[in-house]
Amino acid sequence: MSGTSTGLMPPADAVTPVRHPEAPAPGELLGAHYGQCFGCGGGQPHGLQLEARAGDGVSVTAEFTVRPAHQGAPGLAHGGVLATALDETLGSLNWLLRVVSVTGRLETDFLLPVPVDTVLYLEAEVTAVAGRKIYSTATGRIGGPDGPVAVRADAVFIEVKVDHFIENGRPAEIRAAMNDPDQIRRVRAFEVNP
Ligand SMILES: CCCCCCCCCC(=O)SCCNC(=O)CCNC(=O)[C@H](O)C(C)(C)COP(=O)(O)OP(=O)(O)OC[C@H]1O[C@@H](n2cnc3c(N)ncnc32)[C@H](O)[C@@H]1OP(=O)(O)O
Repeated sequence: MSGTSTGLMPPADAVTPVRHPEAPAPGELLGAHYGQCFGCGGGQPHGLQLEARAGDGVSVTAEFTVRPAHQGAPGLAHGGVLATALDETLGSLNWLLRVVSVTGRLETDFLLPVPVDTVLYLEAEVTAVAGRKIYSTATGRIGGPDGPVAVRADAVFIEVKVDHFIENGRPAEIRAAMNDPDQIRRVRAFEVNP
């Protein structure tokens, strides 16, 4: 069953997540964290170009339209693409906590097939925080924001420093990102985190 793996269960000392006081207001479009991100970047023609908005508390909503480039079986979304949509939506929760974190574990349930041209309505929220571990959950609905759940996921994200990307990313892309004033502005949004 989903959500029951040991790695996805918050430990006894986990605390309730706290929305950062300078988090974007509910309803605010969060924008891409990186223009070349396959999940949210505008610079990836076949990417998901997922648009996420801040929700209440430590939550986000997002929409992603399945396009022909995202097929697995004829006329149906590839499961890995749907997992990417969930992962990206969960990653957007970083803006609400104002913490930089990366996916450590992502467990996905595929409940309904998702045809091409479908809009996937996603919601994600942080459920608990324990040290660097951020526990979260997400759903993707079809047919409307209140439609049936087609995919869902539980995840643990691990807080990292910005250096995680600088030390591990390919140098050419790191250099380009560090020369991009928009990218620097987005990263600085996290540096004010106490
Ligand atoms: C600027 C905004 C950027 C937003 C990006 C969002 C994009 C969308 C989300 C993604 O797709 S991110 C890309 C996919 N993920 C990765 O590339 C991560 C690759 N993995 C790593 O780099 C490291 O394994 C990781 C940073 C996650 C952890 O390595 P560390 O050496 O920093 O952690 P460490 O081993 O010290 O563990 C710290 C805690 O996390 C726990 N932990 C680590 N990996 C875990 C895991 N996989 N599952 C569950 N827990 C995990 C670990 O047990 C420990 O718990 P305790 O504090 O209780 O001891």
